[in-house]
Amino acid sequence: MTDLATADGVRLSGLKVAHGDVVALRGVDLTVRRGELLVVVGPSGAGKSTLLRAVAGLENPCAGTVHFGDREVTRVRPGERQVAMVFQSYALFPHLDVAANIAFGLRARGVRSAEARRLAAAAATVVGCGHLLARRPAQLSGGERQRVALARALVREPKVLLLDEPMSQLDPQLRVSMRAELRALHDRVGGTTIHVTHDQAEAMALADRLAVLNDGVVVQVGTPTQVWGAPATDFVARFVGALPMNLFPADAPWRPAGVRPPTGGQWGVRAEAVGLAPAGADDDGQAEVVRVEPMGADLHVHLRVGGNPLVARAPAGTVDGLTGRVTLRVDPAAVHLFDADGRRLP
Ligand SMILES: Nc1ncnc2c1ncn2[C@@H]1O[C@H](COP(=O)(O)OP(=O)(O)OP(=O)(O)O)[C@@H](O)[C@H]1O
Repeated sequence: MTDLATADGVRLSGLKVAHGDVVALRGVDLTVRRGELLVVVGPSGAGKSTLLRAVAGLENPCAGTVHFGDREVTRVRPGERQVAMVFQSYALFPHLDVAANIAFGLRARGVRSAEARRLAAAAATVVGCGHLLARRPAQLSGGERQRVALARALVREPKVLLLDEPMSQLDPQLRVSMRAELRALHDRVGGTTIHVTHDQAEAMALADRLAVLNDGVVVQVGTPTQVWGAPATDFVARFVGALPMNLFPADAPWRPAGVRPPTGGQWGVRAEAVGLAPAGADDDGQAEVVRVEPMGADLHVHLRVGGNPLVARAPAGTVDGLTGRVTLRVDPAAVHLFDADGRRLP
């Protein structure tokens, strides 16, 4: 299995990739540390798959470089990069059994049949599908197929493991348990992993660090806590988190006392930091409850204040019976400020 002795860090510098007229990556700078699990998030079309494919050697960059450790691999062919990629579709061979699917890449590299089967069985055991070696893909559940695809990637002892939405086909409960297993597997085998996902909870739960990609550019890199707690731009503030940050233009009719957004800029507050209380007679922080969504442990309370929408997140039971008008309580220390270009102010 991959371990830190063989894993490489990855460094992308000024990487540009175009698909014909469409520029998918516009100068990406990104360092993935050796042994790190980095999760790439971003909206559809941001360039996430293109970034993974460029690391794998499946794209031909028009500018910039890719390094694995100290070695530049920008023009190195995919087969010589020692990367393994798990695709959304898993891309298993339907006519081969699990053992042969996992061993396929080894056989293609000239590893003898008995040795390839032994290594395949060992990799299958690591990801928890050692009992499925004789089955065909059609006889496996979605979660089992995902394990086989992972085993097939790991058996090649990649220097870098690339995961392109590997859990998107699983149902929500299975995703939660598989993501915990994936994290445990990463911690056990080490290795450098770049994981792409659309799932915010998966990204936050799995990542050592998050990289937020928008329109072909990395806009922020940091731990999930850093990115959620101090988004670098208004885009990141809206994009990262189970709920988008509430953002208001600087000239919105209401803002918490003491908050001074820059001209043309915005102020923002997370739904978790909006407190609700029964409406007081002379309170200027009055909002109208539009809709309450019960989410189990939490409530999402949709409001309007001074014509602007706002969502508050409150533990179930704490705001029962709140309808009509309520008073907002926002601690100025929980307010984020963004300038007219959307950049965070300290
Ligand atoms: N083979 C291709 N030919 C032309 N344009 C492409 C090709 N592949 C990707 N693109 C374009 O490049 C941009 C980035 O695509 P990419 O698949 O990397 O985005 P993504 O962030 O992975 O999106 P998604 O989350 O929807 O999978 C998009 O505008 C897409 O339409």
